[in-house]
Amino acid sequence: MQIQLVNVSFTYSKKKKRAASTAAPSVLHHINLTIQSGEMLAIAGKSGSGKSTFLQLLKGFLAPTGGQILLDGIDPNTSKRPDLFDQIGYIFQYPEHQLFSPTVFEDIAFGLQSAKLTREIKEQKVRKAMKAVQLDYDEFKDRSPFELSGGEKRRVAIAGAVVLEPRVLILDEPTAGLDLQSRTALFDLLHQMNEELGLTILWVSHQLDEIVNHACRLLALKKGEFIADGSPVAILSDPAFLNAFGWEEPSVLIVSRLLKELGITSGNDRISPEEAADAIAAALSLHQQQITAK
Ligand SMILES: Nc1ncnc2c1ncn2[C@@H]1O[C@H](COP(=O)(O)OP(=O)(O)OP(=O)(O)O)[C@@H](O)[C@H]1O
Repeated sequence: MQIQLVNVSFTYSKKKKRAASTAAPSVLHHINLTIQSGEMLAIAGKSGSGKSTFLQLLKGFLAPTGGQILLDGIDPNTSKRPDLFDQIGYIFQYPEHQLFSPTVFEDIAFGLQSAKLTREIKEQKVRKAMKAVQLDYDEFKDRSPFELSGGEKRRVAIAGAVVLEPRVLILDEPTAGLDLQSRTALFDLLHQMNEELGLTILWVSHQLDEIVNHACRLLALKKGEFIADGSPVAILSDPAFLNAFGWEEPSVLIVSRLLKELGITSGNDRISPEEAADAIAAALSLHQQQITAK
């Protein structure tokens, strides 16, 4: 699905009447951008910059107060095609807080209720969604979602969105509160769904290393405007950009720069500190052998 924003602005309406001179401030201003099918796109920006508001506009929870959002060229807000928003899955921050059914199966199947499917078809769909998030059907289907680990709960919540077969998945800080192992596992999963199901994946992140490692494109939001849009490596190694946000260079880029300065080419901007340590140790050992040979 192609998502296009044409001159999109958004202002939250105020309940109380306000004087003309104190009109509600605009949260997003004149945004123009296109998201192509299959992108892995991260959105970053300080607290209050408008990230969640932007995501909610894409999902149709909010409608633009100016401009248009087009899904495959159609404006769902004005064309009587709000069903187009159903093709976008939305995963809130800490989605496990919204799990409520007694079993994993019922939780994942919840969104299918209105479709009046047979038990058999429902089961097929739940199986497929659980496979996509790598939860074994027989092992987990009857378990209570409340007794799972944090990473497993999050997988159940993602399966609840995936079961509706969306073409786009939006996640608001998907790795918040997860340990390193669960974060890595979650991104393995997102990459797999991106590749195998062709899902477009958009997520909000405050983790710059995560963005460099996993996003193909970064949108950086400042006070309601996207001030950078492009390669995460290029954007996050630009000192002027980092200064403007008060951000530190991501450690993964520092490591790659250090290797280049030492003349150790890894051929990879996304090398981990552990891989870098191995590369440096190997280079030092080679250097030592050369000295001994002389
Ligand atoms: N329901 C609302 N009514 C009025 N103003 C709102 C509402 N929700 C958000 N805002 C305001 O809109 C601006 C953008 O908020 P938003 O939640 O989109 O930012 P954010 O970048 O997602 O922040 P965070 O990283 O803290 O979640 C903020 O100034 C916020 O106070």
